[in-house]
Amino acid sequence: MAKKVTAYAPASIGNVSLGFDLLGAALKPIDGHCLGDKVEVSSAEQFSLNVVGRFAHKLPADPTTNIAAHCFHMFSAKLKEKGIPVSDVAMVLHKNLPIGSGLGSSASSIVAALHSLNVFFDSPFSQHQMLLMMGELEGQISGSVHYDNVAPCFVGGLTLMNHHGDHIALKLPLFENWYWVVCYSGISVSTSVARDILPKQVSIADTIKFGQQLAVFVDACHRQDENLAAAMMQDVVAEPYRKSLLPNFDASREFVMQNGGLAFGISGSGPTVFAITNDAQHAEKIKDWLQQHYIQNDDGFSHICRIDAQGADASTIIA
Ligand SMILES: Nc1ncnc2c1ncn2[C@@H]1O[C@H](COP(=O)(O)OP(=O)(O)O)[C@@H](O)[C@H]1O
Ligand SMILES: N[C@@H](CCOP(=O)(O)O)C(=O)O
Repeated sequence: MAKKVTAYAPASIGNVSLGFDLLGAALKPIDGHCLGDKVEVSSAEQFSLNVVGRFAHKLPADPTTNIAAHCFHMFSAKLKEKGIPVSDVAMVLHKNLPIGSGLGSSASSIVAALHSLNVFFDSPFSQHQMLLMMGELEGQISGSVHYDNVAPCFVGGLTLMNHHGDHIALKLPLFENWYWVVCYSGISVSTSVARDILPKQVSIADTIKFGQQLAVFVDACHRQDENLAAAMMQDVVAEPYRKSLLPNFDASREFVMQNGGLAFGISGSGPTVFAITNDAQHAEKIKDWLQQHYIQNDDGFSHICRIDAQGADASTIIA
């Protein structure tokens, strides 16, 4: 009997403005659009990776450089360490997210690949072990380990990273009435380049502001004080340096904040931006405006989303 596992992993917003490398959110478009990569895994005599989908052509043609192939090799090595025999598989990556978009594109491939492999091999690794592998693979791409895309993508929700103990991803209470409008401009910004342009030191004033904002935001989430939570969403670490890479960023913020927006910022390292509003009509108006004024080419798009509380999802077919 042949077994095939398919895993889906949603797009995500890294940083969420106020939590550089520490806060992330998984996204689910309200119109049912599939905003995330998928990976299929089935048995094979020899390992192979086939890449298909809207953004497949933007990846290097050599599949051995694809992070999904690195996932298989890391997964196999860790299984061997456990003394579990590893068989080869055929993988198909549906590359639905644009590369260098700020939507956690590499994280989505990593999570879909590792989740499909784990389910295919009957879940030998715990959620914690999986997250450690995901963080390490993400670090291979961006130059340093950060979990703010892989964690929400895998476990869902609005997640705060914790480097103490076995719970890397702490799920925060959500504002269920918030719409998250995301707009990808169509250009590519490399995460590792966008990290390299940041200063290596942060001033005492910014350190105090960063700590205060994150602490007050978490408290406001628990007390469901949406105005206070939104007021904390200001980026003192990355946005001042990264926004120069994003044409029309300031004009977009101005429009959003004058048209029902509660907050506006860069998604991950950009160029995608996000706006939060609690009103459906304002969400539509913001999406339309960003589509007309922020998008630069035919690759761009905009979606109104809710937070994806579930995260990665897998299904198995045995035929
Ligand atoms: N499956 C994959 N998905 C996305 N990027 C990949 C993948 N495999 C390899 N890469 C490479 O990783 C880098 C991703 O760049 P990055 O700026 O981190 O993208 P993103 O921020 O969208 O995750 C690119 O050089 C890309 O060619
Ligand atoms: N915390 C990271 C997030 C990068 O997200 P991506 O979607 O741009 O890969 C950073 O800001 O560098």
